[in-house]
Amino acid sequence: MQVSIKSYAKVNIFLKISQKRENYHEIVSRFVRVKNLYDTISFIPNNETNEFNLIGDFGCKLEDNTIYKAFLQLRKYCPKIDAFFRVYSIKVEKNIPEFAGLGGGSSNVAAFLTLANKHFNLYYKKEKLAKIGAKIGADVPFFIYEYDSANVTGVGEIVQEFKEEPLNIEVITPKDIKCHTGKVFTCFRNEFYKQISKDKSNKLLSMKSSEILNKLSLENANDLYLPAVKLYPKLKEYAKQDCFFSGSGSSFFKVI
Ligand SMILES: C[C@@](CO)(OP(=O)(O)O)[C@H](O)COP(=O)(O)OP(=O)(O)OC[C@H]1O[C@@H](n2ccc(N)nc2=O)[C@H](O)[C@@H]1O
Ligand SMILES: Nc1ncnc2c1ncn2[C@@H]1O[C@H](COP(=O)(O)OP(=O)(O)O)[C@@H](O)[C@H]1O
Repeated sequence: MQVSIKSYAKVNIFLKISQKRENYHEIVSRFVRVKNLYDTISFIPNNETNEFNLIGDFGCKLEDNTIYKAFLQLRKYCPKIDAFFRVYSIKVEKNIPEFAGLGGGSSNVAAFLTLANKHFNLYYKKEKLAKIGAKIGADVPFFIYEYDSANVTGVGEIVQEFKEEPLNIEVITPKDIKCHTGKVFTCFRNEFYKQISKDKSNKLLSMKSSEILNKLSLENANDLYLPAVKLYPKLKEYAKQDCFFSGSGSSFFKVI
């Protein structure tokens, strides 16, 4: 029997930094799931390798793949999955571009953990899955909760649903620019560092996404935009009217 799950992309309607936390940065952000952009992850009953087998078009080695890392974490809690994934393969139909600020790697972790939780009847609560996944990527908790729209704070571990009319989002990802999240944060810290005040962040967190996008400019909506442009100047060519910047880039998006 084949089982599958959709693994959606996200965009950050706004993304501000509130403070440093060791090598990381605490963010204040509105995350929105992109309903028309997703990978599909399936467990398929076909594995001739007799070891963990991940099939898909990835730009990294197996050891670096977030799905493999999620498997290693989950195996600590549930050793029986080891035997299962010697008989079954994991197949990923990859549509979310990598290095694109769309959270593809984190989304895949959440989808894998959610599908495994169901398939192996683990009955783990979302809080537990979010904790397991957060060790692998900062955006995993958002994807675990499966909200269409949420306020995300901390380094991504605090997720609160934001109820609003779903937005129709069009994502524009430059084909030739790959933004490295760690480098963009480092450039922000060294050359553009600023912190949003509690008052301003509370105001943004209470506003509808459509209102936020009407009020803020591209630069003001995302603190990582200017450092990303400094590192990857070609990004500017994509900064068209009504477009906003997602995460650490390289994707832009607009509401259609
Ligand atoms: C910026 C955001 C906003 O949604 O999205 P993306 O652009 O990646 O999609 C995320 O916070 C990114 O999350 P994610 O891509 O999972 O980051 P991680 O792999 O955990 O971290 C990569 C590196 O980025 C830096 N980092 C990441 C998150 C954070 N809040 N502060 C940081 O300083 C750290 O140097 C870390 O080593
Ligand atoms: N399952 C996965 N899907 C996408 N990228 C992955 C995955 N596993 C590891 N990566 C690696 O994660 C890095 C980018 O992460 P990704 O989530 O795609 O981008 P971003 O952080 O810009 O949203 C790249 O080095 C990519 O090769």
